[in-house]
Amino acid sequence: MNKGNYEGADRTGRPRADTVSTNGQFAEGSNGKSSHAILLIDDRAEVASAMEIAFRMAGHRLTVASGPEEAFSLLARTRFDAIVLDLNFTPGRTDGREGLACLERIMADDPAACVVVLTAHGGMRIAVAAMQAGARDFAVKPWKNADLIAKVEAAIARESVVEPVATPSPDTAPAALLGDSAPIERVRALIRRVGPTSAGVAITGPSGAGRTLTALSLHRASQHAATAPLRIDLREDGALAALDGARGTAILRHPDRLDEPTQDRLARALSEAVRPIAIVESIAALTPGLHRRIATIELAVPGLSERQDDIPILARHFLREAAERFGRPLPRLDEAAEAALRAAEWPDEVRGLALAMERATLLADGAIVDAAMLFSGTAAASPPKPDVGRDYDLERSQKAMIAAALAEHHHNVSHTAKALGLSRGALYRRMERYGL
Ligand SMILES: Nc1ncnc2c1ncn2[C@@H]1O[C@H](COP(=O)(O)OP(=O)(O)OP(=O)(O)O)[C@@H](O)[C@H]1O
Repeated sequence: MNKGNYEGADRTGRPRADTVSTNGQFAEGSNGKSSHAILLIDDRAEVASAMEIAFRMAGHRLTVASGPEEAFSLLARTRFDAIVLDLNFTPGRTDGREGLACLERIMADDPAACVVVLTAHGGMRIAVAAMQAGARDFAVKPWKNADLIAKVEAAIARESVVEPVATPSPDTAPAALLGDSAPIERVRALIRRVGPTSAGVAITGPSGAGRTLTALSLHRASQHAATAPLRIDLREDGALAALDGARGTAILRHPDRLDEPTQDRLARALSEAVRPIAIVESIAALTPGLHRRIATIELAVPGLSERQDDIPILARHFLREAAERFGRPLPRLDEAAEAALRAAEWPDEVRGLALAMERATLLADGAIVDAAMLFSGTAAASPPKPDVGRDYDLERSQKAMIAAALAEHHHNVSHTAKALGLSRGALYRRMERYGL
């Protein structure tokens, strides 16, 4: 997060949220100081609009996220020089726990993040906890906007002194794994624990579920984060030669596809200066020597069927990303579409979901994405299959069947109940039970 170290993008390759002038230099504020891109995470619209004006008058650009989900989606797409984080989102709460959890995740995703927290009056204990968790400064409510802006500017300036300027690489990890489910939390926790070590990590899981993103997240949490990782597809001719004299992170794809002698050659070619992160289909296919070198830790990325709660979060993120990329208005998922997405089968995992959301963004054109729009003309997903014969888990089958019927009847409970041969009350009870 060094200011001015890379034109138009940070070392993660993400575009900066602030403006870059036509000569490629960062724009300057009206007062001649550098203009910074700031993210405010605060659910209070009146605070946000007052801050937006104050930061703009000081020559900066403020982007507002009304809560953690929107903030993490923005942080995965855009780079900010500083983040101003309110520590309480739920009205009436002042214990700061929600904000501290958000801060911990921001710091885990990007240890160089520059965060200034806003704490409630008398919240010194929380402010201290936030500083221990990596915040650079804090402001206690009620603050004067001019003081807050000065604190943010000072925090950014301090950062560029503390952190040496690293040569940025657009190839360095964007690396923000989105999702709130327990399985993805476990992946994030493991990344935090083993990322900074030199241990070899073998990543397994279905293709398209985020194995490469997980590898990049590990790299980003490592001591080699400032340089681009070496990415080697071992199926290619002469791939091992890329390891001659190599240092830092090497992301290795398909080591398990090599024959045994070549796997052993690979194990020997991985010097101590290299930190291997491998994407592997079958750990069992590794020779003992290679297993020891690249799979000290096995990290299984869960498929979407194991973390359905993440599907709406990811879907909304990809809608925002696609709307930005195509310059189209942001569409909204209706309830039936959300239920259908959760219950659908995703053979291409997160990649398929992203594709479906790109299509939906173009088809909906700012309006509501309904269930019918989701599955027309794409092989990226199949609508939920009420296939009781094939799925022997009765609970899951029933849930899928109800979700499919609801989607088909545009969430009209009377029509859906009739189609399923249930009373409205019985359908409502089941919908509640399955969270539909
Ligand atoms: N948790 C996540 N949050 C945000 N984006 C994600 C997440 N998981 C996957 N993606 C996105 O989905 C797409 C597929 O992920 P990725 O390339 O990491 O999959 P993969 O398992 O490595 O697939 P393959 O091995 O087939 O290339 C990428 O665009 C990635 O950024």
